[in-house]
Amino acid sequence: MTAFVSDDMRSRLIDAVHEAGQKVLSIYSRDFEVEMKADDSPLTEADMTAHHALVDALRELTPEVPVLSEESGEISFETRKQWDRYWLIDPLDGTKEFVNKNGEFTLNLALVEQGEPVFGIVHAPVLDTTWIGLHGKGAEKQRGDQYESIQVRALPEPDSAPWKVVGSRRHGAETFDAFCAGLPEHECLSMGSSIKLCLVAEGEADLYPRLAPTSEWDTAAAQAVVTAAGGQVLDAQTLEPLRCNQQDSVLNPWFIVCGQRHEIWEKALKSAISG
Ligand SMILES: Nc1ncnc2c1ncn2[C@@H]1O[C@H](COP(=O)(O)O)[C@@H](OP(=O)(O)O)[C@H]1O
Ligand SMILES: [Mg+2]
Repeated sequence: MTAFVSDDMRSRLIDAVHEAGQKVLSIYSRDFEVEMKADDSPLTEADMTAHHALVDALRELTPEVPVLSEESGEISFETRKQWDRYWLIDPLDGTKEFVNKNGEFTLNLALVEQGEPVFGIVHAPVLDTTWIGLHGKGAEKQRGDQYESIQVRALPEPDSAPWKVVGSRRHGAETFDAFCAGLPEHECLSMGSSIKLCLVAEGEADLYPRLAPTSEWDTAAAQAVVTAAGGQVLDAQTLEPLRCNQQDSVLNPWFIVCGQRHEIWEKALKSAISG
């Protein structure tokens, strides 16, 4: 358990993410410019507004803890590897969903300690939903002013009830289909952003295979929610938990999110990634 996040700090952090979410919503509800970044992904004023709101709040709350954001610009691994504890944020995950106005985008704030995401807040402002997880203290979902404790669901016996598999709307369709071909009876659901991991955390999905690229800021906050809810986010090759800040690159390996391990999906995964 991380003693660093007290109850008081936790509620201040949730307030800060909600405030940033309100700013994002006010941009969402009017016309906005869309720029293309060097990697051909979109950037809107909402990404930068949420970035500044979250970074300012964190600097005020914990001036001694470094912050890495998708929008901070590169920070060398020489510097980052000295960080035992840092905030990792994706101010707007699912920017394409934001641009397409389907509501499936999130603000993501994680605390990473020794490479492990130990605390996370994932906020979907249009859905008025927030998922929160703290290592050793469980996970919860907030909708409006209702809080409920969440956990992963038990994986049904094969073919006794469909396994629920969630995938990206836009990335990795071919490997996703190859994975699903090796499963017993199942249902598929498409979703944008880190909400996919949160669906596994709350037991609405059993598996989220991400057999396509992402970066550490896309997953760290939701990984903390999943693990606090009793699930796992595993490297698709090694089946070891994803860790942050272990190397120069901030790209994640391909991974799978699960409530429970099972030899059937592990075999389907091996076959899908070996092509
Ligand atoms: N080639 C690539 N390299 C790294 N990350 C990628 C990528 N293609 C997509 N992503 C990540 O996938 C996220 C969206 O996934 P999905 O479509 O499943 O919601 C994007 O988040 P952003 O919207 O924050 O840029 C982006 O970070
Ligand atoms: Mg992202």
